[in-house]
Amino acid sequence: MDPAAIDALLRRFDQEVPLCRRNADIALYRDFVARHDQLISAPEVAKDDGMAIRCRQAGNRAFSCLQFEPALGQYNRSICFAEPGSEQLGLGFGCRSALYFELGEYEFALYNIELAKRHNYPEKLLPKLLAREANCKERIDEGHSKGAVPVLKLDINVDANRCIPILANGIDMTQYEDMGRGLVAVHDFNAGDLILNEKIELCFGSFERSYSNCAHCGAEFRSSLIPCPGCVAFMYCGKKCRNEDFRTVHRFECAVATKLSNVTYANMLITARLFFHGLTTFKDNITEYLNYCWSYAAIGSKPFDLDFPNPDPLDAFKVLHHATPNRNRTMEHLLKLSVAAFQLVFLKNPLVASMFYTAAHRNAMLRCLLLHGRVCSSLALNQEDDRGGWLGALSPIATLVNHSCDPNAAAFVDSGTIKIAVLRPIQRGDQISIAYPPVWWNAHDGSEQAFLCKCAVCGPDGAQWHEAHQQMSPISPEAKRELSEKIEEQIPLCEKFQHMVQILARDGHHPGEMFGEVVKRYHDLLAEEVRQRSEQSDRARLMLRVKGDVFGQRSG
Ligand SMILES: C[S@@+](CC[C@H](N)C(=O)[O-])C[C@H]1O[C@@H](n2cnc3c(N)ncnc32)[C@H](O)[C@@H]1O
Repeated sequence: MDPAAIDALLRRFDQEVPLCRRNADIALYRDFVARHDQLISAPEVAKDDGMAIRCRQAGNRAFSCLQFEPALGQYNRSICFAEPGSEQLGLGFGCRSALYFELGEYEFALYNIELAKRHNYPEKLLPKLLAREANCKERIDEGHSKGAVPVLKLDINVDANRCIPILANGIDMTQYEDMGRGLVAVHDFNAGDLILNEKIELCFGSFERSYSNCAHCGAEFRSSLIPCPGCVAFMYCGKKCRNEDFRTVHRFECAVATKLSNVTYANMLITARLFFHGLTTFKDNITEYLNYCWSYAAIGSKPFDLDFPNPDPLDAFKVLHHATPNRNRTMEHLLKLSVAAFQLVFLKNPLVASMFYTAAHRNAMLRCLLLHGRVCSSLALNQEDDRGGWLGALSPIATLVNHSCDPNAAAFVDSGTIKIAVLRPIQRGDQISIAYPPVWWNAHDGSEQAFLCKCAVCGPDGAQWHEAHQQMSPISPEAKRELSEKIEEQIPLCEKFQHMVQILARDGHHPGEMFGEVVKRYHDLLAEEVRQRSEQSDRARLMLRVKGDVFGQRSG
């Protein structure tokens, strides 16, 4: 994979195309990309046992130096590169089980032992694997599990909306003059309220996440990822996600996965994913689909009218398609180049080429891809991680939430869902806001975003916000006493910070520095709680598969 290919294409564009022709019609970009096919068209990297062995050996070296994260990454790569039916697959799973055993993750180790046994693990090494299996069971029996009791998933913890059970009651969609659609509170909410728990409609992680996240639900699920049998860049948390992804989108990507990774910036592939996801919802009827996309571009939609909790995929697609996107000049240039490169690459897939075989279809495909690119760069909720990867997710309600540098809520992508939790008290009439990149009160000129930020900190009323911030009075003695009592209390840390936010807010301490610090810490603790719960239910889920015949049906 060569992510530098798209950079080379951009540089060549700058050299060859005069500045004044930037943002010309997409046809110019298409012709430019076609002339420079050689810059981006690398041969497809196929499954390769030799590569699987090298990755596994690199994983073993990292493991022996106790570098578990890099070791896991290499083992996952090894599993993804192993040729179907080869013993390299079993060996990769076996190594992953050894790593989890070392980490005291006995359920994850057991699950990988099971995968190894089912995927040609070599006979001669089997006694070692079986000994590890016995050890895992013994450790679990001795009470060394990190927690595999099924946990209640974090869910709406206030009254739910009767028609939209994934959303709290008392939240409406409204139109804001300078931000477009947004969510507004119809009654008060408090810190700790979980107000949205929505299934992700579509997601894509950047290729840095290929070996750590499920390509379908986005869950960070490194313990049990299974490979796509056809390519070396997509892995899944189980057969269910793998099959669903292939049916809806991946059948278009699989044959050109390497080329796609060469032309994908950050999480931009979500653009093409939305296009092909839409095509699937239109049952592959190209003419109907292209006509629809074209006729209904940028028409306001009504996400609240969907039939929740499981809206019809076609209706959900239409809602996502009907957004009014941003038109940021710099982004538009990058988008046009990416979209033209995507089209060129996708048409190298015989399936796509045979479906879009007329010049008119191809032209309409290009323009629809651009349309979807604009929608995605406006709507997708992006989560960046400290390993340099990105995860972008789309769903009808969560993508309505606007950004603020002084957010009152936070969104968490969690195993195929987007959850929104309230960070500080929200009063009736307040807009519900999250921080897209985690910023806290650091007003900026909007340059980091595709739009000019008009939030309470940066927007036209910013002066008022800053004045209030400057003139914050000291914390009252009563609030001080309450805070110190709270600090002493023996309750979970996350709950403690939730109470502290409430005390400070009641004391009128927003937007004081201390308030900001406490909210930020509360946000981080909540994120950690979401992660831990997710891990615990993964353990429970995998144990169920190991124990029951469910294994044969649902896992790889
Ligand atoms: C995830 S969508 C939110 C829903 C969007 N308002 C709509 O009508 O579809 C993100 C887009 O909303 C707008 N937006 C969100 N927060 C904003 C802010 N603080 N200032 C200006 N525009 C904002 C931008 O156009 C941004 O690309």
